[in-house]
Amino acid sequence: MNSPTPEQIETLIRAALDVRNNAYAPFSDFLVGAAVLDEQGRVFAGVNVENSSYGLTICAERSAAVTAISSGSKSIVATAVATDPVANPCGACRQFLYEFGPDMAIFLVNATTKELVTHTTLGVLLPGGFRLDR
Ligand SMILES: O=c1ccn([C@H]2C[C@H](O)[C@@H](CO)O2)c(=O)[nH]1
Ligand SMILES: [Zn+2]
Repeated sequence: MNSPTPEQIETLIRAALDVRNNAYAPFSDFLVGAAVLDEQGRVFAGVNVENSSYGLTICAERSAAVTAISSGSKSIVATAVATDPVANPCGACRQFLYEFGPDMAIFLVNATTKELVTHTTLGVLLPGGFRLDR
């Protein structure tokens, strides 16, 4: 599977918007929902999970990717992220996602207006990412 269909993109965005309600972000109050589309057309969602020991916080993008890989996904073809305001994935998430789809599509959505604000790729956000042969 290469580029997602418009219907798959809609489903992915809806999943990111819906899961954001489960974000655990009592310290930053910045709620993030993410959803990934795998090579089999399956969608997995995740949220940011903060911790009283702040540095242990897990981003939504990595939560979603970990759930996908744990469920048998072999690669990720697209990721949607829902926040208000719209925000780019952090550097750690870019590198983490790069492992599973160095040129995956990235959709950034405003969680309040539901508007798709940015459609880009991981190759644009992380040129020259690090990956070992496997
Ligand atoms: O790529 C990112 C960057 C930040 N956050 C979360 C972590 C923290 O809970 C909150 C503020 O940084 O946003 C994500 O979920 N994804
Ligand atoms: Zn991150």
